[in-house]
This record gives sequence, C-alpha cells and structure tokens, in this order.
Amino acid sequence: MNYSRFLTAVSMARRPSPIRILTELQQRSPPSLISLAGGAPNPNTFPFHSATIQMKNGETVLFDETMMKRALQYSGSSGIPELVSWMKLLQMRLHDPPTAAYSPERGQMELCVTTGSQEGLCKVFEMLVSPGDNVLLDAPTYSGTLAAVQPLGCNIINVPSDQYGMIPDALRDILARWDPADAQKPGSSVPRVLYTIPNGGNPTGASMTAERKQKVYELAQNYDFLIIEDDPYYFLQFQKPWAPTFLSMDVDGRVIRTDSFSKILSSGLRIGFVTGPKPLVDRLVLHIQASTMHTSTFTQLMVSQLLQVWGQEGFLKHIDSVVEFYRAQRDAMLSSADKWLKDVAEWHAPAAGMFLWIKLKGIKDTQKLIMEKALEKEVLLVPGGVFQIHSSEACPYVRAAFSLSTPQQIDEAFKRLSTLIKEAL
Ligand SMILES: Cc1ncc(COP(=O)(O)O)c(CNc2cc3ccccc3n(O)c2=O)c1O
Repeated sequence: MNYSRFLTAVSMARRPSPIRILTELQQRSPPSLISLAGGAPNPNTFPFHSATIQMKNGETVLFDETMMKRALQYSGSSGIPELVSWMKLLQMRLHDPPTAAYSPERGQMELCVTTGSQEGLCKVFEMLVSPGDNVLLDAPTYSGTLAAVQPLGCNIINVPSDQYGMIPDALRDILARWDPADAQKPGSSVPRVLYTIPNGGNPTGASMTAERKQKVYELAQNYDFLIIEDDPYYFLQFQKPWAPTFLSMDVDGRVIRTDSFSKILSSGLRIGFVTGPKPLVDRLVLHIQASTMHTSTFTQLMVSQLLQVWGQEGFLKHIDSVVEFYRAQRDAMLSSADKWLKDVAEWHAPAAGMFLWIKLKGIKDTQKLIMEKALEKEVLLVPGGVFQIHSSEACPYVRAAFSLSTPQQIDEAFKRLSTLIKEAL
C-alpha cells in the first residue's frame, strides 16, 4: 500500500517531537542512565502517595508509592507498553489480523492508546481528510463522527444502509461514477476513505453481516480506499460467535479500527485504541505528541493492572456479564415498544449496542416533537435529525438508549411517548 497518498498535508508535515523521543529513550534505558534531559517534574513534589482501587469482585488494584510516582508522571505517546502489548495480544486473539505478520512498510498491525475512541476518530479523520475530499459513510451515523468530519470541509457521500448495515450494491453504484484506474492518480477525486460502525450502530442499532463486510472490502481493494471501522459496540454483540471484523479480513493493510473501553470498563476513564497499519498509526502518534502528549498514565495503569490480573479469559468473562445486562435492557425496551408503540411506530430489534432506532408513523420530523412536546411530557429521546449529514432535513426517527434507565422507567417513558405521538397525529 502507498500510504502517503492518503495523508493530508498537515499530517505529512508532522515530525517526531525531540522531547518525546528523549522521554521514550530514557524509559527504554537502564536505571544506571543519568538523564538531565527531560523537563519532567519531580514526582517527589506530588501530593499523592498511594491508592487502592476496590474492585466489585473483591480484588484490588494497588498503587503503591513507586507505582503512584509512575502513574503521576508523563509516559509514552503511543500508550504505556504493558497496555499496548496486552491489547495487541487481544486483537490477535479476536481478529487474527493478516497484517500482524507483515513488515512495517507493508502495513504491519500497530496499535496506540487514545483518550477514548473519540480522540482516535478525530485524529484519524484529521490525518486522512482534506477539504474537498469525497468521504464515504452510511448515515444516519454517530453525531460525534459528524462533528469530527464536517469541519474538515470534505464532501460526505451518504451510502444507503438498512438494519444489516451498509448496502454493498448501493456502494458499488456510487463508486461506478469513477474509474478505479484513476484512484492513484494525483488529484484524483476517487474517495480514499470509508467510515462505518459495523456493530450495534449508533443510532440505528444496525450490525453488518460478514458477507456485506467482505463485499465492501472487495470494493475498497478495487478503488483503493481505506476503511475506518469504528467499533465501540463490538463487545456488546448479543449473539456469538461475534461477527468477523474488517480487521480480520484486512489482507492489504487498509483497515483502521477504533476500539473503546467506554461501554465495557468505564466511559469516564477515556481509554480507546486505534489499530491499523504501522505507517498510519505512527503518524497518529505524532499528532498525539503535539496535542495531548499521551492518555492519562494513571488511568492507563489502573486499567492495565486490572487486565493483568484478569487476563484475556477474565476480561471476556466480564464482557459476558455486560452483554447479559444489555440484552435484558434491550428485551425490556422491545417489550415496552410492543406494548405502547406498535400502532404508532416501527423498529428493528438490535443485535448489538445500546440503541433502538424508532420510526414514528405519520410524523414527518421529530425535532419539534422531541425538543418541545416530549419535555412537557417529561420524556427525552434524541431526534433523528442530529445523526444526519444535513441535520436540518426532516427525519421521522428518534433514538432511544436502553443503557441507563430501568425497565420500569423505559416502560413509563414509552407510555408517555405513545401519548405524545397520538396527540401529535
Ligand atoms: C459510534 C461511536 N464511536 C465513538 C464513540 C466515542 O466513544 P469513546 O470511546 O467513549 O470516546 C461513540 C460514543 N457515543 C456516545 C457518547 C456519548 C457521551 C456522552 C453523552 C452521550 C453520548 N452518546 O449519546 C453517544 O452516542 C460512538 O457511539
């Protein structure tokens, strides 16, 4: 793969930070090294001494004095080594990426830690998308993605999708306006980036089938574009085996995958990962060096210590309990929807994630209904327009999250929504 053709001028201009190089050199050196180089503060001046994090299963995550000093200090921009290596091993076990065995220049699988997958997404788009570029994505989509992409001045091309995700034949029809042979010509307008949320899509709850992913990947090969696989709900799939990922079929090194611990360990700790070809991930790390420097060392160490104790088996066992919780929540929402909404709305049962995408019958646009009338009835959902490329366009959908409210609250909420819709009709 010729990765340089995908990079923006800004990304191409990034250079390693000399200070960060010194920090990482020092961290790799023996304790006998005396460094007068780094401008790091002396942790003996920090007021924090130690900490013990009590886990619900009775275990503890301990920050003794030495660990606390490390936790409170700067660390490497790609993530602390033990977390990076733990996650790389998990990716190998879950996805068996063909790129794991490749040489760096051929797109060897690399991984870095980001402050939530939101940081990863934002930096990936800023690395790849220049003003005027054609970017492929299936909308409605996560509003945080639109917030990251739209300011870049690109031309977002909406690829139609349904409850099984992006529709490959629709993508093929869109791409037919270009000649694949032109893809690598300088100044070519052939799209270089496709973004999708393959599992438990936000807001639609849609999950792509393996067959559709394979067809999309083949189109990516034919037109030589990269695939951004934004997959924070991968671990919230209600059925096993979990769907094969784009990363698992990436024989070319053209998939950039963002993962998140937000839906399974903690959203406030802000731990995400970008997994992709080394030439691209290394470029992202240069951006991290110049922006946040790194994700909080303390939170990385807290999570990393837990994962060391749990191991992969313990981690996956925890995921099973999280999936059971959300399955019960989903089922509660579906039964309440059947009870209160079946005459006034329609929906598909999500196979993953935490959202139900509900189309209100006879309502052209839900914006006013939700932002004004629903609040009077004391029920809040997200009007579907916010997930559209052009949010001002009418949208008959609402997004309902089944993550936080109890089944009883969900039932009452849908009862109120039902009254609201019937009054509006
Ligand atoms: C598809 C997709 N990709 C990336 C992210 C970012 O997750 P991160 O790993 O935590 O950075 C998300 C998070 N989605 C949401 C977050 C959120 C936060 C506060 C309040 C509301 C929120 N709502 O509604 C959301 O959908 C997502 O759905």
